[in-house]
Amino acid sequence: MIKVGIIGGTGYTGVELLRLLASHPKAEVAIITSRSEEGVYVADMYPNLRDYYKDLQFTSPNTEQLASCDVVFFATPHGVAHQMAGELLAAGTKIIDLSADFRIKDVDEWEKWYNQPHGAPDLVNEAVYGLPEVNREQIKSARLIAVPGCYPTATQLGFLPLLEHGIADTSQLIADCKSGVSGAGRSAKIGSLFCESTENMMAYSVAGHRHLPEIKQGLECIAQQPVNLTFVPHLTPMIRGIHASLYVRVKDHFTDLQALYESRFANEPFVDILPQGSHPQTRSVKGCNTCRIAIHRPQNGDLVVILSVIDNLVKGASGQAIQNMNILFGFEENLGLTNLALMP
Ligand SMILES: NC(=O)C1=CN([C@@H]2O[C@H](COP(=O)(O)OP(=O)(O)OC[C@H]3O[C@@H](n4cnc5c(N)ncnc54)[C@H](OP(=O)(O)O)[C@@H]3O)[C@@H](O)[C@H]2O)C=CC1
Ligand SMILES: CC(=O)N[C@@H](CCC(=O)OP(=O)(O)O)C(=O)O
Repeated sequence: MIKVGIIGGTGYTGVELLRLLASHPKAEVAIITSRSEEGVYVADMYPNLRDYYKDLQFTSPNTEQLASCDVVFFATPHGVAHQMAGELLAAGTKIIDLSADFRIKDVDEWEKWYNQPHGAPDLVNEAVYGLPEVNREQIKSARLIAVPGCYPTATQLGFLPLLEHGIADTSQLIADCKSGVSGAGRSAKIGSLFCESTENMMAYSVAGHRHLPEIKQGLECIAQQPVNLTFVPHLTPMIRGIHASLYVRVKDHFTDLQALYESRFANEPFVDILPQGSHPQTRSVKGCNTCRIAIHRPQNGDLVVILSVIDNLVKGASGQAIQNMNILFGFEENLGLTNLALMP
């Protein structure tokens, strides 16, 4: 049994880590932090967890105590892992960071998009980008894992086989993405209020979203060449879910794209290629760690449309973080992640 610490236990990704880890046979949550709810029992704040975390209380973050854990998850806003990662790593604790602190390799680029100085530039190079479908081998021996963002996960998995196979026209990729409101986190922002977000849909950050450099970096790494990407995120009136509609021209008319995708992901436990012509629904992944993908080639032309859906809090954050933990500790990759999606 490994000992787990979670920093940021009162946010959406923190409570999702608790929900998923409750059924994990080889990991036990020993420490969970919150500055605002210090002393409160987890079971009192989250009744859905009452039977599983009877004695667990929120404590304020303390690096010395957290260093007694085998692994610490950061489910915190950006900038927090920068401050605490060095000390934990020095104590031999592994880190799985759900924030964007270590996702972008170019420190200047990170500072530009996150609008603050980078707090731990010396750790950036050793951080492994935790997309198991691309970096499984590096994850096995990592000390510090940067879990991909929600939009970046759905987008990279969707484009992956075409880029690896070298048949995508990388001069113009388009990612038209929709997110549920929980993607914005739990701390109140006007746009997340029920009256503002329900019965409404809107694009945002069209001029440039902070996930743009992360997605671009990931796609370029897969394609091994520069990629031109237009990324348009939208807020949609659902609690969870990311729906990515991806557009790309292909240079080769003869490749069987369905077969290409099915064979690329045949051994991936959390990527499901739907039958030709399918339209994946976000509710088909609600609460589970699966990314479901469908490939379309309208009118048999050279413009391919890939549809990719995930749950932003599971494959887009906490589930993927646990998948990384399983790989890191040599566990079966699906431990704690076998629950099915909720329907309807
Ligand atoms: N929501 C989503 O769908 C996704 C989120 N992410 C990323 O995961 C991270 C967490 O997101 P989310 O759960 O939505 O965020 P929330 O805003 O819902 O929660 C943030 C948590 O961090 C704690 N916290 C805030 N500031 C600090 C600090 N300075 N030191 C220690 N703890 C702190 C808060 O508790 P308290 O203030 O009580 O200490 C709270 O528990 C973010 O970086 C986010 O960008 C990534 C992918 C998807
Ligand atoms: C709907 C919504 O607001 N989504 C968030 C992205 C999700 C997220 O938390 O991304 P990071 O992990 O990279 O911070 C946004 O657009 O900022």
